[in-house]
Parts: sequence; C-alpha cells; structure tokens
Amino acid sequence: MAQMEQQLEQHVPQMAISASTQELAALIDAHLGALRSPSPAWRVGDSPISGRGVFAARNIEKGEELFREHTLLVGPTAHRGRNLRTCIHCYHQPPGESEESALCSAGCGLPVCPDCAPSERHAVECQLFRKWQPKHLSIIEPRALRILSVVRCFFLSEPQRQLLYAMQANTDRYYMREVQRAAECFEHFPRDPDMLEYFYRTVCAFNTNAFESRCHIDGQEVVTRALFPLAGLLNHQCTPNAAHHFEDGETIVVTATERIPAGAEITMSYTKLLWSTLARKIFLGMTKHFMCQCPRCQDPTVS
Ligand SMILES: C[S@@+](CC[C@H](N)C(=O)[O-])C[C@H]1O[C@@H](n2cnc3c(N)ncnc32)[C@H](O)[C@@H]1O
Repeated sequence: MAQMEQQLEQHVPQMAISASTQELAALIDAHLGALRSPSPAWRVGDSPISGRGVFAARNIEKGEELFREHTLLVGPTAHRGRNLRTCIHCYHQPPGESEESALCSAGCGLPVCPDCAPSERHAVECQLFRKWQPKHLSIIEPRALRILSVVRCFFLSEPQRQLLYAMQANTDRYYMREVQRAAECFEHFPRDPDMLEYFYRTVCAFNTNAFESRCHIDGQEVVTRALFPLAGLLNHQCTPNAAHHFEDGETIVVTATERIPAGAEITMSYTKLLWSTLARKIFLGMTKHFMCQCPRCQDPTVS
C-alpha cells in the first residue's frame, strides 16, 4: 500500500486537456441540449479536490434531482461469461438461441435485432466493421464487441470531439491492450497512428470517467459502459452528497443525498460505501490513479 501511495504521488499519468474550464462548461451545456434546465442547480468550476468539478449554484435540498444527462458514448461491456446476444442499439434480445443467429446478416460481426438491422444508425457502424473484415462470423467475439463503445468516437460531431478531448484521460500502459486485442479480431483494423491515438484517448477517457450502466430489458440485465461528460466531472468523496441511477442504458440521473449548501462541491462515491478504507484505497489507486484524502479516509477510527 505504501509503495502504491508513493507511486501515485510521484506520477499521475494524464493526457493533456486543451479546453479551459469555461470552455468545458460551454461544451457540456451544448451536450445537455434540451435536458439542460434553464436555471441549473449546479455549475462547473475548478475543484480543490482535483481538476474540475461540479458545484451547487444555490442551496440544494436532500432528494432533489440535480440533473439528467444522455450519454456521449456508450456500448456493451461485453465481459466474458455475460450474455452477448443483445442488440447493440436497443438492447433487446434478437430471436433465436445461438450466437450466430444474433449476428447481423450483412457480416459486420455485431449482434443486432431485426428492427435495428435496417436502421441508419446501424448502417454506418455495420459498414465500418465490414470494411475492417471481422475474422469471426459465427460467434460473437467479445473483444470486437467491447471496442464498439470506443469506435463510436468515429461518429462524434466536432463539438462532441472537443468535449471528449476536454475530459480527463488518465493513461495506463495496459489501456492500449484493449485496442490491440480488438485489432486481432479483424483482417484490416486501422493502422493510421492518428486514428489509433484517437481510439487510445477514448479508451483512457472511458477508464477515467465511464459508468457501468445497468438496466433490465426482456427480463435480462443489460450492462453497458457509458460516458456522461457532466456526471463524469463529479469528483469522489467517501462521504458523498450525491448519488446516481440510470433510467435506461443511456440516461443517468444524479440526485442530492443530503442538503448541499450553495457553493459546496457536489461529489459522489466511485466505490461501494460499505467497503473498508483499505479496500476503497486499493480500488481507487488501481482504477482511478489517486489516493483519496477525504476526512473519512484520514480518520483512523472509522473504516
Ligand atoms: C471522473 S474524473 C473526475 C473529474 C476530474 N476532476 C476532471 O477534472 O475532469 C476522475 C479523476 O478525478 C480525480 N479525482 C476525483 N476524485 C478525487 C479525489 N477525491 N482525490 C483525488 N483525485 C480525485 C482523479 O484524478 C480521478 O482519476
């Protein structure tokens, strides 16, 4: 543990962020679109905890909904051992039993239901995956499926790309493995360094900010990994004042769990609150690259 603390103090590996806090706030407003309240209870600002954060713009009551947000990027987690037979667009189960019967008949290697297969949304992703020539067309390949959430950065508009580049992106030498593992599943995965760099940045942004969003569709638990730029700005505290839930696989709702005075930072917990201090420290150090210095972590009498 002492060694991990020392390493984290010496080097916090992060990619450069080009946008100022003000520019980030403007990009988030544009991203929220119609979901942005005309007088939000929050504002984006520089945080004494770390980097940028979200602050109460007025007194907020316990239980108040702070904001809801649609995802910027989302895709299946595709963990091995999970049911991969889920449509990549609507998350319903395609008919049939086998993995092969769930795959797009055009040969992109992605599971898709009969309703979504002819959609415009699917056409662009299908075309891209077919161009790369998937090696496996009778099974759902988890490595190729998992990279979908990352590859969707390809279809972002210019302001959305700017927003992605304004998000914190911690680096880790293992993160590039996700792109390399996906590349092994295709005959012609892109080799262009700029494209690979863009994918790598997106993987880093996912690993720094993403939520595992869970919902139930057709009686099955659907787990996606999703990037929410505003919710992702919330810094961690082990005694947080806000919590989140998902309305569907693609919308997050953040609510105050206690009264938050105007000006205070709005925080959430990245760990399970009932975990011990040691378990929280190890998890945060290994996955988020920081040592929590919150009052609960500093107090030797509580865990
Ligand atoms: C999801 S981002 C939070 C937003 C981030 N502050 C920003 O400027 O974009 C997670 C990162 O914020 C930093 N962070 C969040 N909570 C922290 C805390 N309690 N102590 C130290 N760093 C924290 C860590 O660098 C972590 O990897």
